[in-house]
Amino acid sequence: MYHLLKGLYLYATSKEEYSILLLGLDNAGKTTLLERIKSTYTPSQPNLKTVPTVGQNVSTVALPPPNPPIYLKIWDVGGQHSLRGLWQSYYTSCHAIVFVIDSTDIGDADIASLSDPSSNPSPAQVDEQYGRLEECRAVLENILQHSDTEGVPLLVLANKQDREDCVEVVRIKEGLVRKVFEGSKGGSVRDSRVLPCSALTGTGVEEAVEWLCSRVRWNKEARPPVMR
Ligand SMILES: Nc1nc2c(ncn2[C@@H]2O[C@H](COP(=O)(O)OP(=O)(O)OP(=O)(O)O)[C@@H](O)[C@H]2O)c(=O)[nH]1
Ligand SMILES: [Mg+2]
Repeated sequence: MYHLLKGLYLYATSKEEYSILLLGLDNAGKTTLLERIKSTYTPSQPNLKTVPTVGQNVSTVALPPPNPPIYLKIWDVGGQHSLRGLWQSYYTSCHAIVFVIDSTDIGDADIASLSDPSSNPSPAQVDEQYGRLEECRAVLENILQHSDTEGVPLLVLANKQDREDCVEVVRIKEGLVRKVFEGSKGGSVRDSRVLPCSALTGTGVEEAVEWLCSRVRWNKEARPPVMR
């Protein structure tokens, strides 16, 4: 009887926990985003003076009502080139991936123009014209094509929208994300969304978290939550 009651009590009081993986090039704004999410859902001051992440940061936030009573365990991993090989070890246990893009460092966000044979720009011109667009495309494609991310919901965040020199979210969606998805078999079989945000000011962060909550719950038969 004791064990039955204890089991019922644990069942009634436990909450679902989902792991969210923040990925993206170095300097995209992942750690800033993690700080912003923490301060949005827990009474704390965000530490917005970030340094490049070597390794990982992790925080768990409980979403308050009217959100569903769940925990999000958010993993922020370093985006520097030498650290990207570690990302795949997080894929099997994550419930959603957030790919953060620096919207000021991807030129005009049109990957079709990268392969235009009529232009033959010098490396300096490439940097100026396209920023890190090609690198961003290749890294996103790599994530989508990895077998361990199959079916995992993907949120692409066009970050740094507070800056005047940012590219609009619609251009990032049409010129970059849609085209990467079209060229990758992993794109069509998952929930995905492209949203604008500023991790620095907080604009768009709640919308992003709400989308994540709804999608991980939708996908819970394929990737069940941990009960806590
Ligand atoms: N203007 C603006 N700056 C931002 C925003 N988000 C991040 N930054 C700045 O971008 C720089 C890099 O931010 P981080 O959060 O450290 O970037 P990261 O993706 O964690 O980088 P790694 O740890 O190297 O992978 C910092 O100077 C941030 O203040 C934003 O929304 N707007
Ligand atoms: Mg970081």
